[in-house]
Amino acid sequence: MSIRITQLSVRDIRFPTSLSLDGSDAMNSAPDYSASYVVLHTDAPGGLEGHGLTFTIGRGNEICVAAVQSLAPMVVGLTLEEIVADMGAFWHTITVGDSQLRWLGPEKGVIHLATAAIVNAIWDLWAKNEGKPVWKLLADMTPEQVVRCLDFSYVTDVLTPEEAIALLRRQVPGKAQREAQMLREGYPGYTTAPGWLGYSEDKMRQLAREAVEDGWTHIKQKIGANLEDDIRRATILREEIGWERTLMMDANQVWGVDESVANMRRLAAFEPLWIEEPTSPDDILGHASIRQRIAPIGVASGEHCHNRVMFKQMFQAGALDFCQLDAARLGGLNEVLIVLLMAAKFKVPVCPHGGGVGLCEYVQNIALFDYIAVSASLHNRVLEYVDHLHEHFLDPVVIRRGRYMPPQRAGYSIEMTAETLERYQYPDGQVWLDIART
Ligand SMILES: C[C@H](O)[C@@H](O)[C@@H](O)[C@H](O)C(=O)O
Ligand SMILES: [Mg+2]
Repeated sequence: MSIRITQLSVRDIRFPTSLSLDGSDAMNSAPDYSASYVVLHTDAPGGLEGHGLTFTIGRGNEICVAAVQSLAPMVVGLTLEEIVADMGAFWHTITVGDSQLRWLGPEKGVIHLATAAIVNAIWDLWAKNEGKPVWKLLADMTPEQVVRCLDFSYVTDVLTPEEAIALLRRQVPGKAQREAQMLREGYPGYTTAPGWLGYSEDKMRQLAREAVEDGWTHIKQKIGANLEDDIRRATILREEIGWERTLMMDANQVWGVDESVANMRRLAAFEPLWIEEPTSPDDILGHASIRQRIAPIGVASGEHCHNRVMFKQMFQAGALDFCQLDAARLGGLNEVLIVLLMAAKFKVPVCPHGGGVGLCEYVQNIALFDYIAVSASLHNRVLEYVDHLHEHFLDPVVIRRGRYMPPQRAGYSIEMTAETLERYQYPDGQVWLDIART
């Protein structure tokens, strides 16, 4: 029986995280973790819905909501059956089918963020209809079925559909065993929870101590506002986590290329595994140059890498040691899958970005699929974890001793509770009305 998308609704959801400086970094000093939140309504009996969101950090979320509204006619009226029969073609149509909307990107910025929310809502709908979490829906597909979900435009010079099928076929034999291992042990994570730049040194020390007690082996520090502060804070973190655990650093794009090299030479004493986003996310050759000059410290980037073409060039230029793709910065899961495959081809480990509301919920599905069916490796792979706002989800992430336990509930793990959607709607939800009054 076919399931028709009868309506798309989108809401502006914001959490006042800037009040406690959760999520703060050198570039984003006071973010309000926010979501352009999409629901695809259907005519299926029982009220089957697809949910998806795009992450923003507050002001401007209304622009993203408006972009979703502009794209809505491209999905309303379609059936789930016809979309999933050729997901690659569907994805191509939603990104280039309306050239007037494409002009706003193309495939970048607000229009691409909006595309991601809708595309991910379709994956949620599909997975719910199949009764599986997204990682399992993907893991159960044949290589040919996965590749049918992909749009290879602009990347066939490095990855053809045939090569993608070959990459996936290579890993078919161990899939069942790796899935069982993940269900047993979970996927290794790292925490950014102690690292936010707006936290006092005392709070950071306390949270680092708790992270060690909770079993985390990898911890990320925000740096980049002031080098002497960075050194002092790194000293505290090393005191708390020791040298047997791993420290990563994230500058959130504040430096130039030479400045990145100079600053990381000072911070090298703390033996960071990587420096994340040292400079402009668009500076592919700049990343490559930094990487050459600061080895063995790795270069990580990707949370602002807006499409597969950028990632393709990052890989071609040898600019990345770690690929930090984002579930909703790329145009949804279809484009994420292409990047996973290119990363596998270039042998770059993927450590997806989790620092935002709902991103941990999304990316656990991606990392699990990557391990089970694409890279088949955990070497140098850790999945980011941030500890706030999970209580707003129906199926929040489950962490055990620093590892993500695979979600079991059907869908893309991204559905928020009805109460949250009411209370945090901006500007008229109760939470925002109360803040406006004070
Ligand atoms: C504003 C956000 O919290 C960022 O600081 C965050 O996404 C961060 O870059 C991360 O790597 O988690
Ligand atoms: Mg980051």
